[in-house]
Amino acid sequence: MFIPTLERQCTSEQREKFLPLCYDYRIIGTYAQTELGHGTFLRGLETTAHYDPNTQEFILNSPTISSIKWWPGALGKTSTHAVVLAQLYTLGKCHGIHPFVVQLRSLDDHKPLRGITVGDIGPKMGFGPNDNGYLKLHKHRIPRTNMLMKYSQVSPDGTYTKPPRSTLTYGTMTFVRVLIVHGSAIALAKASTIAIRYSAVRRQSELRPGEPEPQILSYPTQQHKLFPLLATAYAFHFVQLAMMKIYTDVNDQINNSNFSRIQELHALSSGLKAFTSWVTNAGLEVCRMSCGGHGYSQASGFPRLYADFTPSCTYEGENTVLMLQSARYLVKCVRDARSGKTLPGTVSYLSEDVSAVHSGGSSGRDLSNLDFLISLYKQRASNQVHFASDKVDRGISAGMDLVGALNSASVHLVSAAKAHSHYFIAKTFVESLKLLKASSELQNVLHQLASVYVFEGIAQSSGDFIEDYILSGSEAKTIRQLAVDLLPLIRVNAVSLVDAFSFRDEVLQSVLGRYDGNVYENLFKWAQNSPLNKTDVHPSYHKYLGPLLKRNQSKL
Ligand SMILES: CCCCCCCC/C=C\CCCCCCCC(=O)SCCNC(=O)CCNC(=O)[C@H](O)C(C)(C)COP(=O)(O)OP(=O)(O)OC[C@H]1O[C@@H](n2cnc3c(N)ncnc32)[C@H](O)[C@@H]1OP(=O)(O)O
Ligand SMILES: Cc1cc2nc3c(=O)[nH]c(=O)nc-3n(C[C@H](O)[C@H](O)[C@H](O)COP(=O)(O)OP(=O)(O)OC[C@H]3O[C@@H](n4cnc5c(N)ncnc54)[C@H](O)[C@@H]3O)c2cc1C
Repeated sequence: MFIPTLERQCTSEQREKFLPLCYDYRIIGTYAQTELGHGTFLRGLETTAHYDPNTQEFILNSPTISSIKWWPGALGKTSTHAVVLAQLYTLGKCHGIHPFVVQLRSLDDHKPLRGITVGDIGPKMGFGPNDNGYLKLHKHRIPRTNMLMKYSQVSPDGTYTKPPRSTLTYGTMTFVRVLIVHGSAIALAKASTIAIRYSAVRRQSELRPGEPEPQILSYPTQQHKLFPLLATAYAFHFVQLAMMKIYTDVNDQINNSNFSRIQELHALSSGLKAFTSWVTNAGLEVCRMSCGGHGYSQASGFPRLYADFTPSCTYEGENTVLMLQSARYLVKCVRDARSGKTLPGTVSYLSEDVSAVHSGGSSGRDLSNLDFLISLYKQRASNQVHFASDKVDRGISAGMDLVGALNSASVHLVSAAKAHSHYFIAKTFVESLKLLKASSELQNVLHQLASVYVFEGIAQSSGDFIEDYILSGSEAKTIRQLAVDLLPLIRVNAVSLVDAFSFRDEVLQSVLGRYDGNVYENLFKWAQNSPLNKTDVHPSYHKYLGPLLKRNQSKL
């Protein structure tokens, strides 16, 4: 995050000064924004940067215990520099959060500089090798030119020039949220690879006396656990491609001072980061548990995969908060549509009247047609967004201010943002396959994946579709059955579909997911390396177990 922030927020002179140092690994940096007392509420950050026109320096301080920077990756022991987000004060006025480059450690002996106290925040659930750290600043001075001044400036006499958009400071977070969508796709693909390969190797239970124990991948319940998640990994692959394309297009516009789509990008990236990381987080656990006891071993790769992925739901914007950000924009779009404004691409459906198109219950609708089902996802999203938006309007009519009305409707706003994200993902998956240049056999297999993703997505949220009369109960039941009917067809290609991710064994880090499937020999070999097996009789025997047993034996 250090380098992307410099790339996006530096003037050209600052780029020339800082970026070569980063690219050549002459300095190592981190992004120090979060504090002990604030992670989500950026305007509440307390670190200060007071401008001293006499020396043309900023004086940085952590004025309170809650202002200590806390969590930034590699801050504790590794980084020599940081981008520090602080409240800018100049000529006695506060101008809000701005980014500053701060050297933390000497480039000679790596010791912290004067006014800098840094350290590791202690063991975490995962990311063991990463020294997430703390930073306490005490009257630490940096040159004026260390404030990143692409968008806002402080002149030598302390005069402040404000940015064209205050939220341009938040740009790096949007970029990393887009990366996390990719991270979700990768993590779920890894978990699917491990679980499906192992399920093809593992044989368990005798269905009928005398018959060989079947591969657990043959059980419909195992397929129902794993194949929708495999399809989701493919869906997220195509979504992260689409998301990155939108990000790149909007970022190019921003670089040409066209800020018209910055809100749409923020809302989409927030919703997709939250949606994909939540779904992946839950999916990793389903994959682990589908591997039985061996899934719980470190040898499976699941414990580390989960412990390292799960903070994706928290960092870079806590998921609930990001869903609310997305929903806030959707409410704004409903208002804009009602006042006749044209809505941008990813939200244009909110100005369509989707309610009349598909009233549930009419017979003869082709419930296996993906284009038709995507129109139902659209209707569900539109209904939920309008419902939540009407709740906000009713709150305001009842005398609340906008913030109060948004807060009181926030549970429904999160549901609406989830439905919006789900519609975008399902639509993107189906549309991406149409554009794919692939053999008819491959198209057929991928169509099976898209179908099980779309069917299962409705089955798992059928209440949404039935409550709004988008589907009748019997239609929902039919779609649920369509998903189950697809499972044996996907079974045929399941191992090939995970092999297609082509994770090397060294990357997958899983004995269960080995490409050669030679699990048992390698589990036994892996166990030999357990530290406890260094000696046949563990030293603790002589201190504890031995005396205990001997004492009790003497009583016999
Ligand atoms: C190559 C492939 C690789 C694949 C593999 C990769 C895998 C992994 C990838 C990567 C590794 C990950 C490593 C990262 C580790 C963690 C890093 C960190 O955690 S860094 C800290 C993150 N911290 C947050 O995210 C704070 C969250 N809080 C906020 O953003 C704000 O406080 C927020 C949005 C919650 C509230 O902002 P307000 O206090 O200014 O208030 P309001 O009124 O809500 O916003 C004002 C206006 O600004 C807009 N806005 C807010 N944020 C925006 C943004 N980012 N862009 C554009 N507009 C934004 C809003 O839409 C609103 O607009 P209107 O007034 O309605 O028009
Ligand atoms: C592994 C890891 C790495 C990290 N790396 C970095 C880094 O490199 N740099 C950095 O600056 N930070 C980093 N962070 C910090 C991270 O960005 C924050 O933890 C994150 O932004 C969430 O903020 P918080 O911890 O204050 O949670 P809080 O915001 O306190 O969230 C706690 C609860 O409050 C709820 N909540 C908060 N606000 C609202 C609201 N407005 N409406 C409804 N509910 C709300 C949330 O939904 C959540 O349930 C990292 C964190 C982790 C775990």
